[in-house]
Amino acid sequence: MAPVPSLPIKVGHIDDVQELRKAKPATVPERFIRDMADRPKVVPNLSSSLDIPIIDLSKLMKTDKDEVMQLKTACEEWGFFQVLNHGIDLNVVEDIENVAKDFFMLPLQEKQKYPMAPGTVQGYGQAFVFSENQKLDWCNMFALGVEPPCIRNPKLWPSKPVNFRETLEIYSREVRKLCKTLLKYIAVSLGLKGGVFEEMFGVAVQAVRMNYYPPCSRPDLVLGLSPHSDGSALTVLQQGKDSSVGLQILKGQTWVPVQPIPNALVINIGDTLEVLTNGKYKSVEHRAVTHKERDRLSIVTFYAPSYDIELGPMAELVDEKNPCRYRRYNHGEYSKHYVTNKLQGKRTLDFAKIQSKTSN
Ligand SMILES: COC(=O)C(/C=C/C1=C(C)CCCC1(C)C)=C/O[C@H]1C=C(C)C(=O)O1
Ligand SMILES: O=C(O)CCC(=O)C(=O)O
Ligand SMILES: [Fe+2]
Repeated sequence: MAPVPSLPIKVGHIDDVQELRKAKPATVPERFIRDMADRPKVVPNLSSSLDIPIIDLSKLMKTDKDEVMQLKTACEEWGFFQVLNHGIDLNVVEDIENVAKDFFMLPLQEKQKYPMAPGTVQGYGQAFVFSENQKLDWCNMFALGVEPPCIRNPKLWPSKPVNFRETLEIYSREVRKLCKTLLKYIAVSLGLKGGVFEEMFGVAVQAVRMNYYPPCSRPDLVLGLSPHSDGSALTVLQQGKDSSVGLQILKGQTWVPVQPIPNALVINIGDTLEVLTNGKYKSVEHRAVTHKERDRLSIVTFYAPSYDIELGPMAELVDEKNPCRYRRYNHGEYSKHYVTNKLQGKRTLDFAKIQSKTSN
């Protein structure tokens, strides 16, 4: 089942942040200004001892036991890691970044030929806005369903830049292979058969979202992207080469910045893997912050089971010590739930949680 909004919704006027930046107003419009508690702390960008783990895929592919252990620890303790030697040709990585940048640099009128209708998630605009009083992210998004073909909306695939479509096809094919490979080793790290997710997922759903965050005169007041966990099984995130450090993940009570590593891709566990692993591997809340002088580009691929798949915690990961924490549901239903709610930390996953008797 493809996720579609059912009710007409009123979202009010949504400023395009690149246009706002060009106009250089003295103040940031009220709708972007976060409540005190939600504002990011602007700290100098120093590398810290709290850096997300790095996994070398070329070692994993030789089933190097240490690397599989590192992967297990990364998934259990962080839900995020950076992957090196991911096997995607660096020209492909560079090309997608260039077409994404070229797209965002087009005149607004051209980009608006591919509008994201209110309450939907494909096209150019701001996703996850459902009311007139909702705070807005300092971000322009361009999102497309890629696989299977039935989730594509060909009218939203842009004709400019001319090489956009071909480049996205090539990139998506490579990222799909990477997701399958990573899921194989994630299964191995859980003591499961390598092909278990691939067999379960059917024809996996794959979508891409390009996020562009222009500089913001008051990065202390706004968020680039609201805190959320991804609804996918796995997410592959490419950070633009000269982009500002903007991605932050919530570790305990601390927002930890993800320091870009040249030629690495950021991988994170989505809600779907959290459910399948009965919470052994958790999706982790993350957000993006903005920068006073520098812009940021991220290219994000969501990889998830087919919409018709019924899923719940895998029997192998449920026992007396690890009682079943999530109910069974249809993934299409979860997708619909995900895209018809605002980004709200990990709250979206309450959809699947079995409330324990002791929790309040
Ligand atoms: C922050 O998350 C998203 O923007 C997002 C959206 C994905 C989608 C599209 C851009 C178009 C096709 C449908 C789809 C919902 C996949 C996240 O995707 C996650 C959320 C779910 C659920 C999922 O399967 O991927
Ligand atoms: O720009 C980023 O790094 C965050 C992107 C992200 O989390 C998303 O698109 O889901
Ligand atoms: Fe995300």
